[in-house]
Amino acid sequence: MMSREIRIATRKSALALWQAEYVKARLEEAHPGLLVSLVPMVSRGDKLLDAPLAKIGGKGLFVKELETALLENEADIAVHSMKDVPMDFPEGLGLFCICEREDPRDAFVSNTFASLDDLPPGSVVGTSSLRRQAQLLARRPDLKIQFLRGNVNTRLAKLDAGDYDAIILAAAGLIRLGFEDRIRSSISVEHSLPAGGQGAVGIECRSADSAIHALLAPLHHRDTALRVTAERALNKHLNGGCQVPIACYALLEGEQLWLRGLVGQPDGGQLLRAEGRAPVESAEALGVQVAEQLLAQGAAAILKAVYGEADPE
Ligand SMILES: NCc1[nH]cc(CCC(=O)O)c1CC(=O)O
Repeated sequence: MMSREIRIATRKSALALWQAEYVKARLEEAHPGLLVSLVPMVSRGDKLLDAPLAKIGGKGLFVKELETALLENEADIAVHSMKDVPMDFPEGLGLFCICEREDPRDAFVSNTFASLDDLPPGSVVGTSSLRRQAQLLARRPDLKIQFLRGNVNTRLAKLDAGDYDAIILAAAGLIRLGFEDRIRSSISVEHSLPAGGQGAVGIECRSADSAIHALLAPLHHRDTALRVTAERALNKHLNGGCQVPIACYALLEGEQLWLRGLVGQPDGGQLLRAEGRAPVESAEALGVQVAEQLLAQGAAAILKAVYGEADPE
């Protein structure tokens, strides 16, 4: 028997609400007559918007409250940015749908300059992502990286207030919120390898809720799911939390996955890179294999130094 109603747990940020509305619209389109409602809630990550993520520590900063709502049957599905979803799920919950990926790249946003290469020496760039910082500084050691957190709208407002010469954001968030015209240039994945899952929206629900799984099936995008599976396996093998200098990006070449991974020192002094190819059936093994190559080059020491500075709980 099909459920007749689906309640979507979502954070209240503009991007989270956009993604929840997107899933709602797609569910209604796939299942005429289905009732879909939103259950907005505040996550711990949202309450701590002023602290550097690496210092807050703790995985799943943006998803725990939503998962509690699922477990207590106050909502049926939770919509997440895959980039923010931890590797492991609480007992009874799982990820049952990954939607088609938006542009996975990082975007260069500035009111003055057209691209990274245009920035004069010593320019101030806003980002709080160690992954972006490491790759930026490796290419441009002269740049000054300045702390920047908050929702997409807040970050754009801080740029407009004149605090930065440029900021780096995920292209996907800007595009979804209608700010595509703020992107001065998209940074190639060769220059800024994205975070695992960047640009993809995933749906979590109760593992036993087969009626909900059936309703979600039309929203699932196989190619995106295979790519994100390989990326997440790499993150998991490196024990990557939500804020570490780890990047990974998978592409499909026919029925073969090509996965690139990177671990960088936050100051850009060292960037470790590895890559591999495997048939789609081996997506997870590929993630582990590329992670192993990074470990063999010394990734553990870099990550340990970063975790050592963090102050979880
Ligand atoms: N960490 C916050 C976050 N989570 C997902 C996105 C962008 C959208 C996406 O990657 O799907 C962002 C903002 C950003 O990194 O600029």
